[in-house]
Amino acid sequence: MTKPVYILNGPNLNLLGQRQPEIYGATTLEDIKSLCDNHAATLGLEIAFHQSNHEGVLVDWIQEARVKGCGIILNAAAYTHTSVAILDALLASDLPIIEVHLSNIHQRDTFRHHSYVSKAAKGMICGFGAQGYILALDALKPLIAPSS
Ligand SMILES: O=C(O)[C@@H]1C=C(O)[C@@H](O)[C@H](O)C1
Repeated sequence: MTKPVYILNGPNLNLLGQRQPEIYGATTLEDIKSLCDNHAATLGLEIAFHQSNHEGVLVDWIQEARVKGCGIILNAAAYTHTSVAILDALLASDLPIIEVHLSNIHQRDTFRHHSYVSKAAKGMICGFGAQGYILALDALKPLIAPSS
């Protein structure tokens, strides 16, 4: 039984498709999950896909991934720019971590240019919308320990 890739999504991403589609796209989170499921299967990977509006719930999933997962793909959404708690949970893990953002955060408000998550991530993919999650799976695959 291979351990899954934890794909974790932060606050307001449950509103994708309705929320500022000019910035975040028209693809719903449910559709993104389906895209990830299908692409992960082509890579021989399974996923555990979650979303929460609550910082501590995201911390709990990161801690769960540390034991039960083989890697983390994280779009922490607004918590990207504020959460030391999420950063500390990521730093407590030895798993490979890929940071994802639907939008290009470096083209946006200045407060969105800083990411705490980046201090723990192998790399970041931003600005490619839903495709960013597919790119993150491709980037993560070679980083996953063979024993996972
Ligand atoms: O582009 C994204 O996926 C990120 C999503 C959010 O909800 C914002 O708070 C971030 O600043 C950007």
